[in-house]
Amino acid sequence: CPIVSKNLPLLGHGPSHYPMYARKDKIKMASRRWCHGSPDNQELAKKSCVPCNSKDIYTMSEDSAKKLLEQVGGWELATEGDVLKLHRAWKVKNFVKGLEFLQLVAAIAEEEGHHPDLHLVSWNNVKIDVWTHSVRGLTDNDFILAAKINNLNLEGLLSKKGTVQK
Ligand SMILES: C[C@H](O)[C@H](O)[C@H]1CNC2=NC(N)=NC(=O)C2=N1
Repeated sequence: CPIVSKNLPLLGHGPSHYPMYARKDKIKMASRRWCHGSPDNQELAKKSCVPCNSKDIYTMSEDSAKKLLEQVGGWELATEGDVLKLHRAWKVKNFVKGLEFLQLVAAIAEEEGHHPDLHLVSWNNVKIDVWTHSVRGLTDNDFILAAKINNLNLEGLLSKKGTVQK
């Protein structure tokens, strides 16, 4: 997040875990507008996915997944059959905005060579599941992808009303 230069003293983290820096006599709270995720999310988002057909890619345990989940705000663990997945849902303004959202996600997936399951249901509900198909479970790739999705600027796409349909 382009919050402040690195040489400003970090005064700690605010209520939402956003870094707070001294800036002359004012506390500069990291602007929500620029920093969609926590610092941990940012660390993950800087990484790149590895090829899913690599022989060195293995699924992680549910405990490891629960620990990593803390770094990708808004996502939750889901199990389908015996496959552990990451799941997140958003309510979008309308069907077309939902498609725009999916296009943004598709661009990340193509760049990373790692693809989520994308759903646009009841015209304004986007649901995304992320898992590594080649090993039928969760790997670091999935958390990297989730962190990058968290960093998308969804300004103008999300509905301001209504509850999210999980
Ligand atoms: C060769 C490589 O395994 C495939 O091209 C990629 C494509 N995208 C993928 N995406 C996900 N989520 N899991 C995979 O196993 C996967 N495999």
